[in-house]
Amino acid sequence: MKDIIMNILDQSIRVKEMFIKNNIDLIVKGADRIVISLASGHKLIIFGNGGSAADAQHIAAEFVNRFQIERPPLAALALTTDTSVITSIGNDYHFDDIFAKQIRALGKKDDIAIGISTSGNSANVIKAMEAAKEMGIFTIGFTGSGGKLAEVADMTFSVESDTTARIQETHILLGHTLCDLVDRILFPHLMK
Ligand SMILES: O=C(CO)[C@@H](O)[C@H](O)[C@H](O)[C@H](O)COP(=O)(O)O
Ligand SMILES: [Zn+2]
Repeated sequence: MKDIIMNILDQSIRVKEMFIKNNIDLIVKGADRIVISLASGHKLIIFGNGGSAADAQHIAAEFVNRFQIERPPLAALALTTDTSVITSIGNDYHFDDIFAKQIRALGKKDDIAIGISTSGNSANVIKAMEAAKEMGIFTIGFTGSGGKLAEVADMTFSVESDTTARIQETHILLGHTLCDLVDRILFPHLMK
């Protein structure tokens, strides 16, 4: 058991380290792009399934409430929280439409849509990204090493791993890193 735990830790560290080293410039670009949207009165819309639904909510909460400094709230919304909306779309139309329909209802040109899918193939995430692009919303994909999401998104963060859990752990590191950078760019005077 101890070997298994140490092996999980080693894998998690290795995947994260490789991701950050290979994507450091892209992460800065992603933070700059988010800053442009937020500073011009637009918002982040975040969505995914299962663990990635939790990640979407976690990241949205960091922006809306606060991250590591005291600063004004920032506009972010997870599309995974309203069970009435999700069940009615899933029940009356199709589960593949649960995010796309919310994007059409709530999204505005120049918002940012962040779709999270470790396989890169969840149809509801892909459909929402396509709907967002049609509306002039900038799309960012958090994904693994394969799948369609990378082909659809304007900007893609791909984690090189074939283990869903390791990919998710890296996505949350990415989400926290983006929050940290956005705070530093928007509120340099509030940084300690
Ligand atoms: O958290 C986990 C696995 O670690 C699961 O809940 C996982 O998120 C679900 O199976 C998702 O439906 C997988 O979707 P995706 O990441 O391939 O888009
Ligand atoms: Zn998980």
